[in-house]
Amino acid sequence: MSGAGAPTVHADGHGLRVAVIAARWHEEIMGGLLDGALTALSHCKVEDPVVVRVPGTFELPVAASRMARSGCEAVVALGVVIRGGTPHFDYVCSAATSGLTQVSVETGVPVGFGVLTCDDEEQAYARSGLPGSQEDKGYEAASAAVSTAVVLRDVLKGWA
Ligand SMILES: Nc1c(NC[C@H](O)[C@H](O)[C@H](O)CO)[nH]c(=O)[nH]c1=O
Ligand SMILES: CC(=O)[C@@H](O)COP(=O)(O)O
Repeated sequence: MSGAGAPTVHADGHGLRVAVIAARWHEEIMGGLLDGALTALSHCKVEDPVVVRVPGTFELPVAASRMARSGCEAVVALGVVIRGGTPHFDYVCSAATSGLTQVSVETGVPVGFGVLTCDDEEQAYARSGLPGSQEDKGYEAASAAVSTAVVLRDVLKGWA
């Protein structure tokens, strides 16, 4: 299941080294995102993806950076950020988004953006891939990361 408009591409990721970085906040919804991402990786024939758990979404970029700089060819970043009563939500989301973008651009390693930035639990659940949800952002993020890595690998083959 993917979101409205999301492409359903199953690139051949056989032999690709992939890491899934997953935060721990909102564990039920995180479980749905992680299941979705691992299902997508299986559909893309990725063997033995590495799963790295970090405390929160704010910690995703540093873990993504280390994995991308240690030989990973694609990274999937998963988190759930739900707005509270202060501007903290904005800072966590902004830091994670800019940090993950920086990792992908600086390393050339695709980073699938599987971070839910929601106003409430209902919005997050609807995008979790859990039973009754409408979208599976974990699946989408993993599929996008692998597809990008594969297309770049194929296009650049023999260029180096
Ligand atoms: N409120 C949420 C957080 N906050 C924690 C931060 O991500 C970070 O771990 C902390 O500031 C220590 O550095 N994290 C989430 O993933 N989701 C939230 O809703
Ligand atoms: C996104 C958050 O960090 C959030 O859970 C914090 O809640 P609050 O803004 O009420 O401290």
